[in-house]
Amino acid sequence: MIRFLKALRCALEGIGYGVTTQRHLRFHLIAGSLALIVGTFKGLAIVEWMVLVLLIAAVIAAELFNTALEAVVDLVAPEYHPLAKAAKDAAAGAVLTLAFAALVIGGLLFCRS
Ligand SMILES: Nc1ncnc2c1ncn2[C@@H]1O[C@H](COP(=O)(O)OP(=O)(O)OP(=O)(O)O)[C@@H](O)[C@H]1O
Repeated sequence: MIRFLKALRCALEGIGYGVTTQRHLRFHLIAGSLALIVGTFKGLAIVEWMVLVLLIAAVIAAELFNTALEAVVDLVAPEYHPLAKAAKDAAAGAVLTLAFAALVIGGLLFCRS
């Protein structure tokens, strides 16, 4: 139980680190919260709620992975390196891909008649 609580604390500290240092993560948190509020007023079905929550969690998790990768890259390659650029750009591209999919699916969920 103590081990679990320690692991939970570390995970929460990781989220806290992301929230305090990454403006993109804060943006996604605000956008996700707004989507939840709009979803409440739209009266989404259970499956639609599942899709929405999964999408929000996926985007936030991707942003946290991006944060982790940035930290590791900065640790091992504080100077300019083309591979450091490739790693960071690819991670940013992954977040962008997921965020774009979330935007499209969110739009479809909220704009349905
Ligand atoms: N060590 C490096 N070597 C080469 N290019 C780098 C390096 N560090 C950052 N870059 C380039 O600068 C871009 C921005 O990197 P940075 O670490 O500032 O992350 P970020 O995308 O600005 O994230 P955030 O603004 O959310 O902190 C990277 O996508 C990459 O193209």
